[in-house]
Amino acid sequence: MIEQEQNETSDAIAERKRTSLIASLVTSLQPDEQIEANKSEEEKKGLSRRELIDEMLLFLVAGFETSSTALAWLIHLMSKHPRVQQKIKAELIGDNEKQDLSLDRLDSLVYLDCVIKEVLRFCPPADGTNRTLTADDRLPITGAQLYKGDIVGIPIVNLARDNRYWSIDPNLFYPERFLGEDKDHHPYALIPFGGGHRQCAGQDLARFELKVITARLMQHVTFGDGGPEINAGGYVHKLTILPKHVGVIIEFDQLSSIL
Ligand code: HEM
Repeated sequence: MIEQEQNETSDAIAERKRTSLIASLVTSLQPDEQIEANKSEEEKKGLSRRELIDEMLLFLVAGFETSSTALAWLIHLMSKHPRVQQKIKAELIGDNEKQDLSLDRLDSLVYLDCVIKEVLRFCPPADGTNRTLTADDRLPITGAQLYKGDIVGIPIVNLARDNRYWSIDPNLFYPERFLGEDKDHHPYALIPFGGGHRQCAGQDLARFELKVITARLMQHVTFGDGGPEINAGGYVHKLTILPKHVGVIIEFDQLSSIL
């Protein structure tokens, strides 16, 4: 893939850079790795071929498991909240008889945005992230001393469920919160994609994927609760935080529209 990008014409490269992450990274390849390798870390410019391959592998690992986990939670939560499913369906039908999903149409689905946000708040696929201090520091309120090299954990899931930052009970799954009382929540209370300049590089793609997939699913199927045992929820901590017991009944709404 790297060679394919390098063989493009300069016009094509300029164009592809705007839409392809890999094409964009390829333009950052070091012209002479040997020269860069002899420089200090601060002086080095661009990416070595090895670093570029590592980045590409990271996109696969960071991009696949997280998005599929979010989708699994979404399906489980929908099966537990038929009212929410009905509201998504009503918004999708609107005055849109052809049921098209153009970009404009997707943009207009405000309630669906709230649902996706609420799924990522209620059950974030990544429960936390961390940062390594580059200098000694103190916590502002407690004055606790921190040292260069310390690793600080940032508990994404705890922030999203902390009563201090939410007007409506954070232990409730309630997408409407983002249209009302919790519209202006603290920006760092909801960071399913992390924050700062090392935040998730694929978050726009992830939100878009989740929105398109959910809209398509909701146009055709309804998820029913498979019962207290097989659809009990709970979670397992693997690469991401996955739902443990998901067992839903899939009912096709309009068989004729998909045949
Ligand atoms: C629902 C889906 C996703 C979730 C919840 C998620 C979550 C996260 C989180 C929490 C981080 C750490 C951010 C930080 O420490 O501030 C991260 C980093 C990252 N994610 Fe995602 N992610 C998702 C989808 C994706 C996708 C689709 C891609 C790429 C195609 C991707 C690529 C990356 C990369 C490359 C990083 C590392 C960024 C860096 O260190 O500079 N992620 N993600």
